[in-house]
Amino acid sequence: MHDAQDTRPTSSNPYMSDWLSSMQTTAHDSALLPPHHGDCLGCGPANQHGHHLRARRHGDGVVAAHVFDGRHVGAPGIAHGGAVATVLDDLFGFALYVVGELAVTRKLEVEYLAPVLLQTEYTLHAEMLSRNGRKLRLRARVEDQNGQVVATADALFIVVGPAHFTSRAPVIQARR
Ligand SMILES: CCCCC/C=C\C/C=C\C/C=C\C/C=C\CCCC(=O)SCCNC(=O)CCNC(=O)[C@H](O)C(C)(C)COP(=O)(O)OP(=O)(O)OC[C@H]1O[C@@H](n2cnc3c(N)ncnc32)[C@H](O)[C@@H]1OP(=O)(O)O
Repeated sequence: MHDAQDTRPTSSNPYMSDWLSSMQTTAHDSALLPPHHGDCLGCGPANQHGHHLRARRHGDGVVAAHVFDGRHVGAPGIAHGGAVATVLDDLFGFALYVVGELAVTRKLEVEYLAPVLLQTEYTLHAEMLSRNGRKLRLRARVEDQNGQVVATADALFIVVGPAHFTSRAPVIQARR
């Protein structure tokens, strides 16, 4: 049974309250969207091992400028594919601010078209393609400075209710 209709209060989880209130802001195109929370691997400013992704709303989607560094190395000089997937998954998390739904990744497919180089700025875009009930189809791309697409991602996100997160809150707090 899913929890998409669960409307129980979320005050027990401070991350949840922040996230939901952020969703209700009507951010204009140039405004930075807030991180999912401080420790988020993709975007949390307090996570020393994280990617510190910063994204903005862009039309019906989101855009980010991103540089992978030595912490994310796979083959020498090239970002690890898992690191690229992490950033793309998190970018989809930012796109949810625009979509206006709580949802989680059910399926993530990444196509690596060309090496993603370290210490090189890329532009990342993501948007929702379609919605069918709780199923959200999203697409993202990574472009180099010449506009060449070096990676794409297609994802299926499933809309969930707040309980999906509140029921795991002790796990989040226990490791802090
Ligand atoms: C992302 C926003 C988070 C906001 C959180 C707010 C506060 C919390 C604080 C911080 C959060 C921090 C960071 C998160 C931010 C961004 C990170 C990026 C996103 C992630 O990193 S997120 C983590 C990884 N993620 C998971 O941890 C999910 C694990 N998973 C599950 O928890 C369940 O799996 C669930 C709930 C997803 C679904 O479970 P379920 O039981 O409710 O639903 P079910 O299985 O029935 O599928 C429903 C419909 O999808 C169809 N369907 C399924 N698979 C399909 C396929 N492959 N192809 C085509 N259709 C498919 C079915 O056929 C059915 O279709 P239909 O409705 O038509 O019957």
